[in-house]
Amino acid sequence: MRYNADVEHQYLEILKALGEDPERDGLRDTPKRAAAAMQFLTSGYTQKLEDIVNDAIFESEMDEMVIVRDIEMYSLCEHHLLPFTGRCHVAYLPAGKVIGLSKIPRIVDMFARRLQIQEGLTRDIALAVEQVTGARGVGVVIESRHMCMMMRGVEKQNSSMMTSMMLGAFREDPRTRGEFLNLLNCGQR
Ligand SMILES: Nc1nc2c(ncn2[C@@H]2O[C@H](COP(=O)(O)OP(=O)(O)OP(=O)(O)O)[C@@H](O)[C@H]2O)c(=O)[nH]1
Ligand SMILES: [Zn+2]
Repeated sequence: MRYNADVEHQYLEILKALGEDPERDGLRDTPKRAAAAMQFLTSGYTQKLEDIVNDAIFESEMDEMVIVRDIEMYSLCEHHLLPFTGRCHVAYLPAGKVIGLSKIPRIVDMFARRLQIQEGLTRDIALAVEQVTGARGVGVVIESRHMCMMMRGVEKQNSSMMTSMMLGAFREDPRTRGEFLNLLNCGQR
């Protein structure tokens, strides 16, 4: 279990400040566990795009739209440090190169495991896919539910947030964007 001792110490202080007894049985290892969990949930800060992609970029004549849909996503909002979770859909129009299929969810995870707002996450994923594939266009849509809006605050259980980022042909050509959004709707369960 990898964790940062400073973070462990701060969690101990938080438990005390909340009026808990950090020495009681159930809590004794909690600062350590929480620090390790937080380290994992923010591990995207220490990852590099080139390591994630690992040269899995292949030359290809294929120039039709590629979509990877329903990538499950778990992140933390930077305002409350509470989870937001949902699905991410990524599409691109290859320009001589395609990317290894698994690398797209890996890119999503790398950015999701940082603190941010959903809009920034959507943008970061789109820019990264554009950068590594040199695609003619990239489209990213994220649908997710924010615990900070459900468990606390305004306490709305049924609303979800949708964000999109369209680059290149997805931004300039309404037919390309329409094809992407139509294909997403077709596949809705
Ligand atoms: N745009 C955007 N807002 C977010 C995201 N995650 C959380 N928020 C919002 O960030 C805002 C922070 O507002 P504040 O008024 O500073 O904080 P707050 O008093 O805790 O707000 P409430 O959640 O309304 O109780 C809230 O409206 C949250 O719903 C996100 O990914 N994108
Ligand atoms: Zn929040």
